Amino acid sequence: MISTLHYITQETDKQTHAQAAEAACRAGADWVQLRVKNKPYEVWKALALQTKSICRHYGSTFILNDNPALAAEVGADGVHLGKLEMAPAEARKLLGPTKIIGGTANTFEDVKRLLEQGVDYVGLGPYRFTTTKDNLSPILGLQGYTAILEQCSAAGITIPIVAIGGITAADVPLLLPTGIHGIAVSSAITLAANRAAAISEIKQNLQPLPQHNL
Ligand SMILES: Cc1ncc(COP(=O)(O)OP(=O)(O)O)c(N)n1
Ligand SMILES: Cc1ncsc1CCOP(=O)(O)O
Ligand SMILES: [Mg+2]
Repeated sequence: MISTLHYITQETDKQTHAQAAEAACRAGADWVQLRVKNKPYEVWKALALQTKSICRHYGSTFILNDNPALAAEVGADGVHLGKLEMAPAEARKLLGPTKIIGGTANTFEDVKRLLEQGVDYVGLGPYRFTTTKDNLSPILGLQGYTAILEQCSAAGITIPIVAIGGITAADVPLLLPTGIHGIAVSSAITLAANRAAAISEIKQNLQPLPQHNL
């Protein structure tokens, strides 16, 4: 089951990636993606092992960003792959049928390609500008999500699509009706004064609206 809220780790001057993961799990995150950039392999691996044990302790799913070989080595639950990383079909051969593989899409064509490559979910973005990621693809905005999710629906594509990029709790009521499965969030949780309150508000807003009889 793909969570509707993916927490993406972020290092700050106060905490390591693993400490950020721990704080998020303690605050209610049930899905953590360890997103380490520009660190030596041994440091990356140590952070992955720490984050895995934190996720096991809290019963959260542990996804490693970018590196399928390291995901296999540390026993992560899965991997998230962008356009610059190993192709999902190749990662599937390495990781086997039970591991979770996510892929990044910026367009409807990307979603179709990822589906053919056998991913379990799609991270579609960016929703808006964010400083968390360098070299952002063009901003999709609400219009972009509406158009791409409409194309998915018309094509009978039902793979879980997770929105990403500068997303806050306040965006969720606007994004949810486009048909997204959930959201991936880093700053709005990592930098929140109260992470538990931030996660609780996001989860509340992710609840599907009740169906009203006309
Ligand atoms: C859930 C989710 N969606 C998209 C991304 C972005 O992946 P990528 O395009 O490879 O960029 P980096 O995160 O590696 O900088 C993601 N990480 N997670
Ligand atoms: C990894 C990634 N891919 C597209 S935007 C983004 C950053 C998400 O972090 P934030 O929620 O802080 O914008
Ligand atoms: Mg990547």
